Amino acid sequence: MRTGIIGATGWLGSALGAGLLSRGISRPDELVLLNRSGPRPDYHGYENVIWVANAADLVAQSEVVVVSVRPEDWAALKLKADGRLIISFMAGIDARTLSRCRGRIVRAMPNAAAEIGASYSPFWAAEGVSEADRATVRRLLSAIGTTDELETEAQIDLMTALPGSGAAYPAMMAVAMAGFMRAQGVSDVIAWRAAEAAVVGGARLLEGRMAEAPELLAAYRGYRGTTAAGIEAAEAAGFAKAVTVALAAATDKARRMTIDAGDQV
Ligand SMILES: NC(=O)C1=CN([C@@H]2O[C@H](COP(=O)(O)OP(=O)(O)OC[C@H]3O[C@@H](n4cnc5c(N)ncnc54)[C@H](OP(=O)(O)O)[C@@H]3O)[C@@H](O)[C@H]2O)C=CC1
Ligand SMILES: O=C(O)[C@@H]1CCC=N1
Repeated sequence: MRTGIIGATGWLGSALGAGLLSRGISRPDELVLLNRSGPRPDYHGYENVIWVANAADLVAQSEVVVVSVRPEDWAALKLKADGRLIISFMAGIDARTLSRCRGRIVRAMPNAAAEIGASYSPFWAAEGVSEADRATVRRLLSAIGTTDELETEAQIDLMTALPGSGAAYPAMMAVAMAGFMRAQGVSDVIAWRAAEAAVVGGARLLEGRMAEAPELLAAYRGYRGTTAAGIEAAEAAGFAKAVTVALAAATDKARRMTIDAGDQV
């Protein structure tokens, strides 16, 4: 099956292309690639992928079209994709807007961990998407990690805010943590290592059992020691509130983006 990727050299499009090739989900001659800056002589170590010059060529040669351009670049694409399965990675561009390309619409929300095959990429399928299409979506998304089907399109905006944010909030935590260490006179190298221990090493303990986070916190609190003192101070300073406000702002931005992207009804 030929899969077209519009935005094949971008952060997500490139990760998808790499995953499809390295996991053997697509052969190189089954990948039809489009970007703005033109063909690359080497695409993740493969030469015989198919580069096209415009969206019409890509649609003509693809059964499935993945749209992975930034939302503000969607309108200029003027995509026409009659009868094709369209998988949009774009934040904020809703199915009503996407459906003007006349394809069967799926919206998926991967994250930057696609780069290491660890994206959680939930998807939502609009009317007219068949069971066979859903199987195709699952197979393609398996190239970059795991997926679930969502019940409503509105949940895509929520997924944009949370898993879509990828490493953003861990990075914020790391910057604040390392900043504290440096302010106390710890060297840069050790400060970043200390932050990595907490953000990455600590998070690994929860991998695959995130629903146990409340119990883990209770265990730390139970010590009535240093971490409990830190947890209480963070809560008093509005830690949970800051996270909630951040996710609400990101969700709200996603809801407003179709208009921001210049889509005039
Ligand atoms: N990055 C992330 O963590 C996440 C991103 N998303 C969504 O995924 C989409 C892609 O994001 P991301 O990969 O970060 O973006 P990038 O800016 O990294 O990549 C955009 C890609 O689109 C190409 N492009 C832009 N305009 C056109 C055009 N008119 N025709 C053909 N190709 C074009 C660019 O080409 P060129 O390289 O030649 O400039 C580039 O390959 C966005 O809509 C975003 O909302 C969703 C979840 C997470
Ligand atoms: O920040 C953004 O707009 C994109 C979409 C979700 C994650 N990154």
